[in-house]
Formats: sequence, C-alpha cells, structure tokens
Amino acid sequence: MTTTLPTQEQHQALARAVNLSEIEALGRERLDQNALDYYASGANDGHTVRANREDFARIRLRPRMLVDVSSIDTSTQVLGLPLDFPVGVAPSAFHGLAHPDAELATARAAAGMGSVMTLSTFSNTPIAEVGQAAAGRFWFQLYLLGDRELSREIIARAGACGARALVFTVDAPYLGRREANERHRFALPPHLSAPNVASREALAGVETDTGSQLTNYFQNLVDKSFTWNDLGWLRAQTDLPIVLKGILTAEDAELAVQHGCHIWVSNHGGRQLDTAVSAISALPEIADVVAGRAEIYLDGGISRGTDVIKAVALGARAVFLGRPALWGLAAGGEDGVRRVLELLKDEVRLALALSGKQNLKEVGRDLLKM
Ligand SMILES: Cc1cc2nc3c(=O)[nH]c(=O)nc-3n(C[C@H](O)[C@H](O)[C@H](O)COP(=O)(O)O)c2cc1C
Ligand SMILES: CCCCC(=O)C(=O)O
Repeated sequence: MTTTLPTQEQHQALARAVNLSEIEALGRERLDQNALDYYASGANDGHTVRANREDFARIRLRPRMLVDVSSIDTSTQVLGLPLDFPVGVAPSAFHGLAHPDAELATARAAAGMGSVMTLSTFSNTPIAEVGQAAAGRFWFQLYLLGDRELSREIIARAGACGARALVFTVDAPYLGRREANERHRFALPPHLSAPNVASREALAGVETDTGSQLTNYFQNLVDKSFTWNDLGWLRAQTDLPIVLKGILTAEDAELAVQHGCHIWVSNHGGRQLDTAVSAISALPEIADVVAGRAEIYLDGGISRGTDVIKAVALGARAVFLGRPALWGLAAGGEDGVRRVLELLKDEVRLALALSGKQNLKEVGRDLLKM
C-alpha cells in the first residue's frame, strides 16, 4: 500500500495550525468547487448546520476549583473498544475527493491516535483494505440498499474484515437537498468509484437531470421502505452490535433500545432535514429515556474540546467528527487527520483540567449551566 506524503509546506502549515478552524481553511484551499460543495453543504438554508455549532456555544460551563488536576485521563470505551479520548471519525462518503490516499489515510490516522473510524458504505476504498489499515479500530456504516442480497453481502464483508459495529444510518431514505451540489451539477470524478456497492459504470450511467449526480444515484440504490418492523431482518444478518445513526427524539431512542440497538444522535451534519433540532439539543431527552440501557454517541458541530465534554456531560459516551476529519484529510492526508485528532485530544484534556475534572467519569450535568 502506498502513502502520499504531504509536501514540506503542507506539513509545516499543519504543524502551525492551532485549532480545527485553521485546518478547515487549509483543507478548503486544496479542494475544487465540486468537492467543496459536497463536503461543506447542508440541506436548503443551512439552519441546522449552524444550529449544531451555535447550540454548543450557548451552553455554559460551571467549572470547579482547587481540584488536583496534575494528571488527567481522557480515555473511555465504546462497545468494549478502548479509546484514548472520546472522539471518533463519523462516516462520510468519497474520501477520494479530498486526497489520493482516501479512506486509508483516515483509517491510519484514527488507529494511530487510539480513536475509531466509521467507514461509509460509499467509500472510494474497498472495506477489506480499510479494515487492514484500521487495525481493528473501525466500525462500518450501512446504507441499506433496495437490493437485499447485496446488502447482506456488504454486511457479511464488513464483519469478515474486522468491523466492530454496524452503524445503520436511519435518517436518509432520500438525500436532503444540498443546493450547491444541484447548482453546480455535482459529479464524482471519473477516477473514483464506490466499490462496496456498484461499479464505476453504474455511477457514470446515472442521469443528472436534477443537477446533482448524487441525488439520483442514491435514490436508485437505497431502500426507502425499511421500518422498525424490519430491524429483525438486520439483526439476523450479523452478530455485531447495531448502532442506529440519526436518532433525534426520545420516542425513537426508546424504540431503538427496545430493538436492542445503540444510539447515535445526529442530524447528518445538517445535510438532511433543514431546521431539524441540533444534535446537542436533542441529547438530554434521549439520555433521559435511555437511562443507561444502551450506549449513546453524538455528532454534528464538534469543533472544540469543550464541545466534547458538554456532550459527555449530557450523556454521550463519545462524539464523532464529520467535516473536520475531511478538512484534515484535504489539508494533508493521514498527517492532516492526525493533526485534527491531536488538537482535539489536547483540547479535551485542557477542558477537563480547567473544569476541575480528572477523568470523563466525573463529567456530569452539574458541569453545565443550560
Ligand atoms: C461530505 C459528507 C459525507 C457524508 N457521508 C455520510 C455517509 O456516507 N453516511 C452517513 O451515515 N453519514 C454521512 N455523513 C454525515 C456524517 O456522518 C456526520 O453525521 C456529520 O458530518 C456530522 O457533522 P459535522 O460534519 O458537523 O461533524 C456525511 C457528511 C459529510 C459532511
Ligand atoms: C451517495 C452517498 C451519500 C452520502 C451522504 O450520506 C451524504 O452525502 O451526506
């Protein structure tokens, strides 16, 4: 396996970056319009994309003083997998738009940092190769396809390649309308494909009459009729823990627990239903109803260590990064994703120390002024 090393200049720029938004600026510079539209966009007016960030900033902390914080432990476990800090990489399609090493770079960075990567069904790299690069530190994200037989094969392959969990995305029976992609007629460049689901030819043949190639491609492939009643079928396909990604209400969280699933609170980074609640504002009612019966994760708008500890305080066991990982990947491949994770890990440690907490177990709702 080859690795494309960052140039000296990229390496230095990454090392100088002091926060995730500086890495975002470096990443954006390196992307063309097609990729930038795809990575950055939210659905419609982008209200939910902004709310994800703003609602984190609105929550204020109640730090405690005169605590021995000479040693801080940021570690946790997700489904029995030890993490050095409570941050993983969320699934995102097409890492090849950001960097030639694509998902391999992301997987290596996450594994090297003691994190975990979630591999999208729509990766540009086959599951088997990513599984090797991730050294056991990966979950597989499933889009259930209309073709059940192919879905069954993909689920089996993920398990055989070492995935530790199946993350079933439930908020996207259709793709939300990302208007920048429609306007600029998004298309996957000819050198990239989605090897887990379909050949390059299948993708190239898709009509682009709505503007974005993606909308039609996705619509043709994904099962839009799947309901809670069908979860038994999914359960029968795998022994892996199942995590439902895209839960935003206490009602659905209760159903998830009743079906033996874990819960990933998410609005898909504001890319699906615009004006849906922010992820962090949905978390309290979900944590209350779940009451420890399942693990809870969250993504959407994480950019600071204080965001991470706020989510932990409200009941998340770990949080996941969508766009920030992609900006890092664009800015410098494996090096760039590693830098994103490193910066956030350091911020989590400092946020804990300045809050008067020695470890994540001490982080509860009393840390927050809502
Ligand atoms: C470019 C892009 C592609 C995505 N692709 C997928 C995907 O294939 N499957 C999925 O479940 N979620 C996908 N998501 C949603 C992310 O997993 C995650 O929910 C979201 O990005 C989190 O918000 P953040 O970007 O603010 O961190 C994608 C997000 C982005 C930005
Ligand atoms: C065709 C892949 C869709 C990926 C996705 O979930 C997103 O763009 O948000």
